[in-house]
Amino acid sequence: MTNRIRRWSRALPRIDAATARSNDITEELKKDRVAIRATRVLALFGGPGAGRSTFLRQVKLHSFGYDTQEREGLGVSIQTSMISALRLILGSASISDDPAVQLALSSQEDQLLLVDTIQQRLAVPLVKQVIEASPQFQADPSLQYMMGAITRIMTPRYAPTDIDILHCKFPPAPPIVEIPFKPPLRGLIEHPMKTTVVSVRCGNGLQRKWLSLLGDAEAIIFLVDLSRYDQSEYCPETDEQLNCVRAAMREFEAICNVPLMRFDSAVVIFNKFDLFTEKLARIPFTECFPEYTGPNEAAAAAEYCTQRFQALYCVFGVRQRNIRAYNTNSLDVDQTRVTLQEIMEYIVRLRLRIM
Ligand SMILES: Nc1nc2c(ncn2[C@@H]2O[C@H](COP(=O)(O)OP(=O)(O)OP(=O)(O)O)[C@@H](O)[C@H]2O)c(=O)[nH]1
Ligand SMILES: [Mg+2]
Repeated sequence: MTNRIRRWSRALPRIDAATARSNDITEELKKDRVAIRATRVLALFGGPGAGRSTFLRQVKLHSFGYDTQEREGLGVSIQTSMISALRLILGSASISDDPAVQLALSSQEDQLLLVDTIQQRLAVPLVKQVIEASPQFQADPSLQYMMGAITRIMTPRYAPTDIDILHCKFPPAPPIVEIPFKPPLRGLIEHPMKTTVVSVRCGNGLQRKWLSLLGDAEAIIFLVDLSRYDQSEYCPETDEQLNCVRAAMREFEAICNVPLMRFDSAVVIFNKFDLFTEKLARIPFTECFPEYTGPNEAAAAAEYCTQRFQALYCVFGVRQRNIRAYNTNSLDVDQTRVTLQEIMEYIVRLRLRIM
């Protein structure tokens, strides 16, 4: 008996330490769980070029904004892409045999020399003419924008404006990006919580392997480039060329039907609405959607697309009702601010069940 007590009393400090460690771990787990629950995820999807990056920049502009250091970092990045664009244009267009230009082009280090030479010898309007005349370059509106602002952009310690950030080219982003978001809410009071937007590039079914990580996302925001209603893309799953908007519908349906994905709500954004409106005047909507019987007007055609998407929002074959659609031009700061507010109010009202 005495021996047993002695053994126990020797073991006690060890047991105490183990219990304390175990309690610590439990506390850490609790904290982690709270942290996980305290982060709301909005999953943003969009096919290549639909405008995810531009939309994400708007999300950042309208929540935490860009500080001076970030702007300077982006400035360097914009300058670098401008230099590569200039090299590409001058190299392939062979618009000048001027030895000074050739020298500046061949110099890898001296970027300012290149810009100076362009400004002095070639003059920016000439570069602009080349862009406008060459189909290879005119398809890139960000290049046109950067050329228009070349003098301002190529100054030392250049800090881009909000409009620059939206219009300029950056190095390609990885297929999945996460950014913190402070939702703009007017008058709606709710428990403050960290929100992040996770942006995933769709296409070729590849993104679906990310979906298991987004199983508890609160809402899906699905970006569609509506201005591509007259174009088609290759669809590897069925080995066919498919109209881009129809391909987006198919992708949306597939994502909503992935097991484990349980969004409370879905938001479809018809992006590049400005380009869509412009194009409709040249190419009637019925040319690509013969089943459409409404007028050839942007709002009516978008409403028709909304109905098509609404019909596709099903889970286990059951139609879901919490879906809204918005028409946007992601390059327009004021319009996107309002759209973001409306989207977040919609999502939060659903969450608080005050619809
Ligand atoms: N006119 C117009 N242009 C837009 C709009 N949204 C995006 N763009 C332009 O479309 C191009 C592609 O936009 P991004 O935001 O880079 O598209 P993305 O989806 O991130 O593309 P990837 O990352 O390459 O898949 C850029 O030149 C944008 O400036 C819009 O609403 N209207
Ligand atoms: Mg992008």
